[in-house]
Amino acid sequence: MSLRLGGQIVVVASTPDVAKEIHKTNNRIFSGRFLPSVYYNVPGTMHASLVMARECNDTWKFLRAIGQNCIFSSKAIDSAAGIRTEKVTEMVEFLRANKDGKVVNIEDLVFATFTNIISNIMASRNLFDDGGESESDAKVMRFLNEEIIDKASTFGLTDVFPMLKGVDFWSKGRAMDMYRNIKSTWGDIIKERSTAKNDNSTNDLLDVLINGHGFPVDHIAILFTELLIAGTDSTTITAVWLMAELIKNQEILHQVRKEIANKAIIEGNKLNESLLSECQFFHAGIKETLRLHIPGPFAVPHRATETCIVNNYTIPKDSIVLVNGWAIQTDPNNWGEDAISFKPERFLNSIIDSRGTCFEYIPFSAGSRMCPGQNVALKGVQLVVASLVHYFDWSLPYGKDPSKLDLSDRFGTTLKKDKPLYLIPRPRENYIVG
Ligand code: HEM
Repeated sequence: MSLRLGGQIVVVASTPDVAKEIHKTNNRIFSGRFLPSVYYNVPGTMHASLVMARECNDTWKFLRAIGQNCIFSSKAIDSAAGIRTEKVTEMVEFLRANKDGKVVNIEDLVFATFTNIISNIMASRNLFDDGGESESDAKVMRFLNEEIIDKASTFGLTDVFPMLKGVDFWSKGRAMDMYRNIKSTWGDIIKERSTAKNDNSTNDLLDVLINGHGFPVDHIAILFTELLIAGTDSTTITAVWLMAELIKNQEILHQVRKEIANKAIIEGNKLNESLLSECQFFHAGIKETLRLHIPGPFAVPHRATETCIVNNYTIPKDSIVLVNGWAIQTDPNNWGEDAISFKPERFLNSIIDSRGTCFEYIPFSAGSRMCPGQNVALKGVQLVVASLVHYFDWSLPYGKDPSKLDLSDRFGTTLKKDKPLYLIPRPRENYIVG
């Protein structure tokens, strides 16, 4: 399907075959990124953007390589095990100390946890201290993330009518607002580290950027903002959907708990992250969540860097190219008549995975711009949700029947649960934390 918005052509691919043409056969051509005019106008994006890099040029390669070393590689993921365990233990302790029998907004809770995991990996700092409850932190940060995602994905007038570029004060104004917000989140943290003596070096990503490569403050702030949003938004959405599906489907929840108790619990009733990899049914549940509730229904918009013919259809240079992962992953032609049911068992003994070669299942996309944070995300979601279901029983407010939980979604740049997931925890008596 294609449509024209003013002077801009938008092409949408909605089948696995066309997704393969875009992400594999013509990967190089379609590996450009479409940059809305607002984001383009934020100072520094040309030098420090990874997620929004306009093409796979040397800067993009360099930033992906640094990310690979410090965050995405198996080695980096293993060395961050201590951070994940510490932050998830803090989350569990926060719930036990403050929330027994009280209503919890699951999105705020898991967002604060994922944010602290990523901010510690990047800069050895917590951004939140209270389960994401206070006005001054999680909600503000969440709002900031949403504002940036919204601004960076909204079409401005000059995106549709490029000839208006010279008089586009609207995009420039919004870009400067975004720039101020980005700097207010990261500026002080980066400056504090830049002026600190080298002898208490922490060897995190911030150190590598400052001491290893002499990155300026503005560029680090942009890169950190992109990584923080990429690393927290989709993981939060996935953990919320998984919790919602488990609460609604109590039999599946029971099976997941049993598997975790049998395979991943060590002395003192402690959950062991590395043993969680043996919980195949639980993993199938995460995969099924990413299928049915793909966090980025159209991924992040791509751009044709040259004119290209796909399936006898000419896609002109600079067209926006969207792959509709949501349509592909819920199409009965690809997934059978029960495509819109939550059935983790469909992934048991299945060879379908999200490594970018099975084009009917692309939650992390495919090709050169495929998500490099897939394993970081899976480790995080698995530990956070396993801890929530292992250490606590959960009920709905006002004694509502879990099977009646409303799972409507809100379709946009991301695919979120329409209504917040409010749940009440009770510590499980047989599973006292450490
Ligand atoms: C469930 C969680 C996640 C999902 C579903 C997800 C999905 C995606 C998708 C669909 C893209 C766009 C790919 C494309 O343009 O074709 C992407 C890009 C990206 N993601 Fe993720 N992601 C997740 C978690 C993470 C995490 C935890 C990190 C980092 C810690 C991360 C870092 C990135 C980066 C840096 C990019 C940009 C890659 C580039 O443009 O070269 N993501 N992700």
